[in-house]
Amino acid sequence: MGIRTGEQYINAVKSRKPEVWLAGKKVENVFDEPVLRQTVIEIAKLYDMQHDPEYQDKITHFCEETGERVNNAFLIPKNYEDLIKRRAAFEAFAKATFGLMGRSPDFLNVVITSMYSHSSFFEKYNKQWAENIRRYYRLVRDNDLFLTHAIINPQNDRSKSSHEQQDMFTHLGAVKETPEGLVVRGAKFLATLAPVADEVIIYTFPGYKPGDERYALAFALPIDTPGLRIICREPMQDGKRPLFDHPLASRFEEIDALLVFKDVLVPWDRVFIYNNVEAANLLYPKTGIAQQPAHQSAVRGLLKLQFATEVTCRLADSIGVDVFLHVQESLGELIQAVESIRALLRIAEHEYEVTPEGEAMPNWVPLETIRGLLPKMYPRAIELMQTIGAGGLLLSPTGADFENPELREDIERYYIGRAGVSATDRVSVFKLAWDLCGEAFGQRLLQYERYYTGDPIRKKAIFYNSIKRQRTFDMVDDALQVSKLKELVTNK
Ligand SMILES: Cc1cc2nc3c(=O)[nH]c(=O)nc-3n(C[C@H](O)[C@H](O)[C@H](O)COP(=O)(O)OP(=O)(O)OC[C@H]3O[C@@H](n4cnc5c(N)ncnc54)[C@H](O)[C@@H]3O)c2cc1C
Ligand SMILES: Nc1c(O)cccc1C(=O)O
Repeated sequence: MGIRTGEQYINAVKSRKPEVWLAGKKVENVFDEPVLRQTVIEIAKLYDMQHDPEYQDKITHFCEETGERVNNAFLIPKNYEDLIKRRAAFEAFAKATFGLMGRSPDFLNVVITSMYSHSSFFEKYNKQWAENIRRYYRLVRDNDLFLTHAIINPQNDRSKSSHEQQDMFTHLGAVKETPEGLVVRGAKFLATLAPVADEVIIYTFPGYKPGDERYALAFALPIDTPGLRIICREPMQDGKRPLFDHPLASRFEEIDALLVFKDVLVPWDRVFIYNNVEAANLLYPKTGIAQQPAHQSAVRGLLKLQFATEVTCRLADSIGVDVFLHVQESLGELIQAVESIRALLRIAEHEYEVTPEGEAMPNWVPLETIRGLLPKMYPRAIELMQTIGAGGLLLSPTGADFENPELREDIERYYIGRAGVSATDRVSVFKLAWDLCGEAFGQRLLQYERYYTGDPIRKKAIFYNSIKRQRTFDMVDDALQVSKLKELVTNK
């Protein structure tokens, strides 16, 4: 089949009945649920872009194996040109969502592609696992599937490993083997967009200890597999808030969920890792999934930071506060933050690395630097937006106020901006800003940037330790050498 249309994706959503719980109620039909409907529509638009002549050649290519058109996220990059083709696909999806949907389909499609291209990793442990991942990649690519993932154990007692938790099956683990497959029980989090995905993939982040064998698992299942329960977090909107009042929250709600597996059967051909702590711990660092999806995250994160910056600049301009020196300094800081990330991304692509198998990956050091900086730069952008918008952020009238003839004159007069900025223009920009920096929707976006890639503190420590292994900090010796020479000269 190759690239799907938005309609095909929506039909797939309509055709199944995953067990989704939202605000204490079971969702009968995902597409008819107001909280989820617009999310499905926004994702459908991304699928439609693949058929749009404006984008098609930029974001898709013909698969060598099948001859069908597939998204560039399924490309195994071999050189700089391939990385740029892939970036074009990430960029198109990120622009369409202002970088606000981190888990758009391209993210996990890159993860699966990278696991496929590193199938030798799985082969080392079990031939069947390698075959399974290869078949699964083809299934996802050829049907253009949309995946959610849950790779973290629920936050119960982080001071203990999985097998030391109070209940043996709080963390998702294998219960028993059957001729048909593996029966799994317990919970995993934090599956963004789970209710609207086609499939779920479960895998592991490093940190498993001896004794954790039953939890050392990777597998994939259709999202409506019996026994899989999806418990959504409290939604950030009710699906009824007008576009004018919540231009972002009404469109880009990326619902997150806890996944509970109630003795779910995973067929053997869907198992990628089982009962192997070493494989579970090495999956992330050794299959390119720490590096290849980070390319998507960097492109998307750059767009999101740029969007927050543009909103803040426009906000400041709309009320004339950008004549003040400290506001200019703040806006300059934001633009420089965007440029720093853009430069790092370009370096990551230009100075790409090639694996022994010939796969190109963006350079890890600048890529990881982006992952280290964005969790600080994005919250800073939001803080500056709050500071510059100040009290006005809280005081926007609603679209209904605008429409009421009794109020209209007052609103046009008292919400007007600087010369040339009408009340509608000013309030519209403030509403964009409020969705980003005031609403619960915006707080989630901020928390996403802090944590989507794991704990930023431990990530940075891993980064330092890795750099320490690679570099010898020779300039220090050079400098000491010079001063030693000087010493020798002066002592003569
Ligand atoms: C909006 C959002 C969407 C997300 N989407 C997804 C998704 O789709 N799929 C997915 O799998 N995950 C997703 N994540 C989860 C993300 O991977 C985790 O949030 C991240 O890995 C951090 O884990 P945690 O939240 O359990 O925090 P914890 O690991 O519990 O950390 C909590 C605090 O304790 C400290 N801490 C905990 N353990 C240790 C330790 N061993 N050593 C030192 N300090 C420690 C941390 O520094 C931190 O301050 C998402 C997260 C967010 C916020
Ligand atoms: N956050 C990630 C994830 O959820 C899966 C794969 C990779 C990452 C990452 O950012 O490194």
